Amino acid sequence: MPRSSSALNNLPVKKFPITTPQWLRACASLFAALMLIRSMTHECLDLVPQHIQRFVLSILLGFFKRSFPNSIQRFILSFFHRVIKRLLYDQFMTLQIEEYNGMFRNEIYKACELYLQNKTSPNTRVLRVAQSRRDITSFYHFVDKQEFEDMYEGIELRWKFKIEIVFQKYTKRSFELIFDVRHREKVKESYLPYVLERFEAIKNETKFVKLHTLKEDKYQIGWDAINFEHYATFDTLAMEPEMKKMILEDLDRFVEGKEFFQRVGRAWKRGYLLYGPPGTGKSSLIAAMANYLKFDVYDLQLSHLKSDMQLRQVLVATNNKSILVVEDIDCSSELKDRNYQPSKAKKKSEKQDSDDDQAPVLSLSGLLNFVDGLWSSCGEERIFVFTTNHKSKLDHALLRPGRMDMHIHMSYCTYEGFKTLARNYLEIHEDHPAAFGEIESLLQNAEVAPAEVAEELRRSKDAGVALQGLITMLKQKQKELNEEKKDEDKDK
Ligand SMILES: Nc1ncnc2c1ncn2[C@@H]1O[C@H](COP(=O)(O)OP(=O)(O)OP(=O)(O)O)[C@@H](O)[C@H]1O
Ligand SMILES: [Mg+2]
Repeated sequence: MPRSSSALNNLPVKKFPITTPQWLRACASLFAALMLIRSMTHECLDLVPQHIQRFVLSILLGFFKRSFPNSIQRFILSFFHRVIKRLLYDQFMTLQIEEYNGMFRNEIYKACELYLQNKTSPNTRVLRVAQSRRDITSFYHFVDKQEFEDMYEGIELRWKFKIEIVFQKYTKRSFELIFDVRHREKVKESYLPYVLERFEAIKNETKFVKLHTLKEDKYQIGWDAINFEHYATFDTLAMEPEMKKMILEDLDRFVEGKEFFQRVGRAWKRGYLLYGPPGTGKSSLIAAMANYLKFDVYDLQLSHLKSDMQLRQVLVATNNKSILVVEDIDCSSELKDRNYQPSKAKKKSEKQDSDDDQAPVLSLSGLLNFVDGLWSSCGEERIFVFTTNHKSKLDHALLRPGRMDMHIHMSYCTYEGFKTLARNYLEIHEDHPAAFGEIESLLQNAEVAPAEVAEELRRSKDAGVALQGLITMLKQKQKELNEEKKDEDKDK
C-alpha cells in the first residue's frame, strides 16, 4: 500500500500567511502612504531631514513587509521605489541661473533679483530689508537658501537663492528655479521672457538711479551700489538755455538711436567731456543727465585701480544704460600715458627690484580701449563722462570724436545762469528789477562760479538781502580782478 496518499494527507499544509482583508488593508495603507508622499510638496521634503523621511517610510513599509513573502516584497518594493522616485524627484526640473556668465553679469540673474523682491515664500524666516531716504519702498537683500514662490498661468514655480563660497572669500550667487518638468517649454519660452519684461517694467516704475562706487577687499575689486540721491535736474542747472537744449536733444537722439548705431556699425555709446573751472556745475550736470535718463552712475575712481586688468574687470561688470564717470581725469597721476614704459620710469630708482619692472600698470590706452576700442562694444547704451578743470592737459587721443563726442564748456555764471539760481533758491523771477539789472552788468565783468553765486543766494531767505549780498560779493570780485590786472600791467 503506498504510504503516499495517507502521508500526503497528513503533510502540514503551508498556508499563505495572509487573509484577504489583511491583504486589502496592507495595499490600502501603502496606497495611502504613497498618496501622502505624493501630496507632500517639495518644500515639505526639504524641511524634513532625509533620515527622518527614510524612517517614516520604513515604518510604513515594515507593516507591509510583515504581510508578504520575501520574493513578492522585493518585487513590490522595487516597483514602488521606482514609482515614488518618479513621483517625487523625476517630476521636477531645476534651472540654475548664476550671477556671472563668464566675465559678464548675467542679465537674467539681475532680472530675477528685482522680480523676486515681492515673492517671498511663507517658509521665509529671515529677511534683510534696506530703505533709502528718498525711496519709501524697501529693498530686500536675499539671504542664503531663501525661497520664493510664484504662480504663472497655473504653473507653480519655486525659486531658491543660493550663496556658495568658492574659494576663500570668493562667493558664487545663483538662483534655482524648480518646476514641474512637464512645463519645461512654457517656462523657457514664456515665463522667463515674462520675468525679463517685468524686470524692465519694475525698473521703470520704481525709477531708482543707483550710484556705484568701487569697493575693494583683500581678494577682489567690484562695485557697491547705493541709491543716487542727487536732486540736480536740467531745470535746476544754471546754464545758457541753448546749451541745455543742445545737451537734452543730444541725449534724446542717443537713447533713441539704437538702429542708427547698428546701421553705421558703431557701438551704442556716447562720450561727453565736461570742462571748466571748479564749481561751475560739472558734477551737477552729470547728476542731471542721470536723473533725466534714469541711468545708473558708475563713479570710476582710477586711484583705486592698479592695472589695466583690474580696470577691464570693473568695466565689464558695469550695466547697460549707465553713465561711467571719471572725474578730474587730468589729476589721475596713476594713469600712465600711451608712451609710458615701466622699465625706463623705474630706472630712476635704483632700489627697485628688477621684478618690479614687470609690475602691471594702469594705462591711458587701457581706458581708451574701453571708451572706443575693441572693448567698447561690450554692452550698449552707455555714456562716458570725463570731467576736468584743465582741458589743455589732456591727451589728444582721449579728446578725439568717438571717444569724447561732445565737449561741454561749463562757464562762469552768466546772467541766464543767475536767473535760474534766483528762481531755485529765492523763488523770484525778475521782480527785483533794479537788483537784477545791476547783477547783470556786474556778471559781465566778473569771473564767478555758479557755486559761489548759489552760496550767496542761500545766505538769506529775504530775497532783497540775498541779492544785496550777491551785489557786494560781485563788486568785491571785480575790485580784486582790477587790482590783479593793474599788478600784471606793472610787471610788464
Ligand atoms: N551750473 C550750476 N547750476 C546749478 N548749481 C550749480 C551749478 N554749478 C555749481 N552749482 C552748485 O555748486 C555746487 C558745486 O557744483 P559742482 O560740484 O557741480 O561743480 P563742479 O564743476 O563739479 O566742481 P569741481 O570742478 O570742483 O568738481 C553744487 O552743489 C551746486 O549746488
Ligand atoms: Mg565736480
